[in-house]
Amino acid sequence: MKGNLNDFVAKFPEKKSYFILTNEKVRFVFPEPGPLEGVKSLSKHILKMTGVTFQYPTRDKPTVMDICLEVSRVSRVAVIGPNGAGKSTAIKLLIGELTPSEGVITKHPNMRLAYVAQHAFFHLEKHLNETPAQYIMWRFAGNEDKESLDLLNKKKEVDKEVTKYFIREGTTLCQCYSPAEEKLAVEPEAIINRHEDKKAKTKEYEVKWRGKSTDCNLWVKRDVLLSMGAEKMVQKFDEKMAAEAGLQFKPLTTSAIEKHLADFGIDPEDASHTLIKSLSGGQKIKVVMAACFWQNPHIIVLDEPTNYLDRDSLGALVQAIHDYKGGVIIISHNREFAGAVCQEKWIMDKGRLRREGESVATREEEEVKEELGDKVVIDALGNEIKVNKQTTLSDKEKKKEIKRIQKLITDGKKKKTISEDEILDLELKLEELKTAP
Ligand SMILES: Nc1ncnc2c1ncn2[C@@H]1O[C@H](COP(=O)(O)OP(=O)(O)OP(=O)(O)O)[C@@H](O)[C@H]1O
Repeated sequence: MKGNLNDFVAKFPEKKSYFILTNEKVRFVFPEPGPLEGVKSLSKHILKMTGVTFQYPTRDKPTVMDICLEVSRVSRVAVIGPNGAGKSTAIKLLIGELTPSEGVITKHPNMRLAYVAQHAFFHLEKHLNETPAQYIMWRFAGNEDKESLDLLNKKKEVDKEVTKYFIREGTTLCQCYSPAEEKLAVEPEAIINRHEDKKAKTKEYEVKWRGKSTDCNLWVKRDVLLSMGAEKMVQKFDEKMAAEAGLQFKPLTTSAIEKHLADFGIDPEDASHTLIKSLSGGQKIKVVMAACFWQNPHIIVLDEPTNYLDRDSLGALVQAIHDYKGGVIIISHNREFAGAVCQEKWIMDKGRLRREGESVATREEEEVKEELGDKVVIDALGNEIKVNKQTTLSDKEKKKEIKRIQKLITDGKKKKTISEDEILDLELKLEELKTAP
């Protein structure tokens, strides 16, 4: 139906979503994310927040509190709420720009996420004298997203206690238990490769050690590497591998970039011959969106995408989101737009999140459930594995809980009763316990 959306809404109030139809001169085509290794079902949650609280260092109380949410590749979520409610803060935590003061964020290691920030033009500020094609060429050279790496580098490392390891007889990595062993402790310098240890259902990374030749490289399990304090290195390598997987059939050439930009309404003439500084506000947003989609993301987060887009482009955006084969999270004050594309609403109010509307993801496969108080992970055999919610534990209780979770992981891997996601959840919980003050 063409015409005014409000008329349509008034005419068909029972409809859950509406399309703002475009004159079809403007059309956006979002690229297909392609498969995600190890996750067949599109409705499986691949990004999760559990009990996340965050306080800015300059504030005397938390800005967001106890947030729990999940995202899958079929999610269509609108984040709404008054100014200052904490929407952008919650999203910055979700994408990893901020680190939670409490709680856990779990992300599938091969997932690609794109974020179009509210003030999206900042992406282009340093590239005004380049063409859109040159900007994309620069940003993704070497199969890495320079802006995402920037984000990772800006992320403040929380001081964490690291576990020290030394290499025994040149082949075995062992935890240090004595000052003599600590003197031999090794430090990861770089990750060279990654493979899946199918039996143990975890990833292993080939590590080059600082001050040692490549002959001393060893394959190290993900949880061990994380406990050594190499979280950023692991995340960076995972992102690189995920990016490479998404770009297998997409060369970084002028013609491929022109085609990609055309899918976002930038014609080849503007793509290769117009400087970014000469583009209109609407065109700049399209360039930023196109760039964010270059790596074929599985999840996209759009913070106030409607600014600068005219009505036809908005209609095209609604249609493209509808057709997109990945998950979408939108922060928008534009209720008409948000209502047209999202069935699920995350309502932020004074730092707390409430859900409304129907989640597109069916929960049938969801084996991880949350209960008030304690967290319960259901293993593949339907057994409940209780993970105590983080409360203030005494040192003795903490040690006991660490031992219990370590056993759950070891037994689960051995008996193959828990999935990789659940292992990741437990490992994160372990990390949290080990680093808690
Ligand atoms: N870097 C920061 N340091 C301290 N306080 C901050 C910082 N960034 C945001 N805040 C505060 O956190 C609160 C929530 O801000 P946030 O931007 O998350 O809200 P929002 O719901 O996205 O608002 P809006 O709709 O206006 O974009 C506000 O009171 C804001 O002033």
